[in-house]
Amino acid sequence: MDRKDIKLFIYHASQCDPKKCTGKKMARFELAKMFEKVNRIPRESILLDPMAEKALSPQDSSGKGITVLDCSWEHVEEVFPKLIKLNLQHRALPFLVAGNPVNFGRPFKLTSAEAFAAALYILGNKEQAQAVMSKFNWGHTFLELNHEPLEEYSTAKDSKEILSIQSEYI
Ligand SMILES: C[S@@+](CC[C@H](N)C(=O)[O-])C[C@H]1O[C@@H](n2cnc3c(N)ncnc32)[C@H](O)[C@@H]1O
Repeated sequence: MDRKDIKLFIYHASQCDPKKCTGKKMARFELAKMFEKVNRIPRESILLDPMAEKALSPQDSSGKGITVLDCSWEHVEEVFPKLIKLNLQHRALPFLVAGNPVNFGRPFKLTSAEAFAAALYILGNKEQAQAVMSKFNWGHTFLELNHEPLEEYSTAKDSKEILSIQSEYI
C-alpha cells in the first residue's frame, strides 16, 4: 500500500479539446485539483516539464505535490519557459512510451494522466498510479507497456542513475 497519496495539480491552459483532455477527466474524478491561473501552482511542487534538464527520480521530494501543465504539445516550448521564475522543481520523465490511442508507442510524449501515473510510480506510489490509470480504458496498456522500465526507475537512487537506466532503452 502507498504510504500516503501525493497531491496532484493541473495547470490547465485551456488549449485542448475538453472531450479528450485527460487532465479534465482526472479533475472530474477528483484525482487532481485543476486551476487556470499560473499563480495557483503550488510553490516547490514538482513540475513535470518535458524540457527540464533534470530527470525525476525517487530522491525528489513530493511533499508539495506534483503539477502537470495541461496544454497543447504545439505550445509547450513557449509555455514552460514562462514558469521558470516560479519556485518549482522542474523535472523531465525518463524514456517511457505512450499507451494512449493518439500517440500510441511514441516515446516521451505522454498525456497528462500518463505523466502523473509515471511520476507516481517512480516516486513509489504504485497504487495511486494504478488508480489514475484505471479511469482510462487504455490505462492498463500504459502500465503494461512500461512495466519493466518503471520498475527499474523506481529503484534508482538519483537522477544520474535514472539516466543510466534510460540509456538501456534508448
Ligand atoms: C502537453 S500536455 C498534453 C495533454 C493532453 N492534451 C491530454 O489530454 O492529456 C501533457 C503534459 O504532461 C506532462 N508530460 C508529458 N510527457 C512528459 C515528459 N516526457 N516529461 C515530463 N512531463 C511530461 C507535461 O506537464 C505536459 O505538459
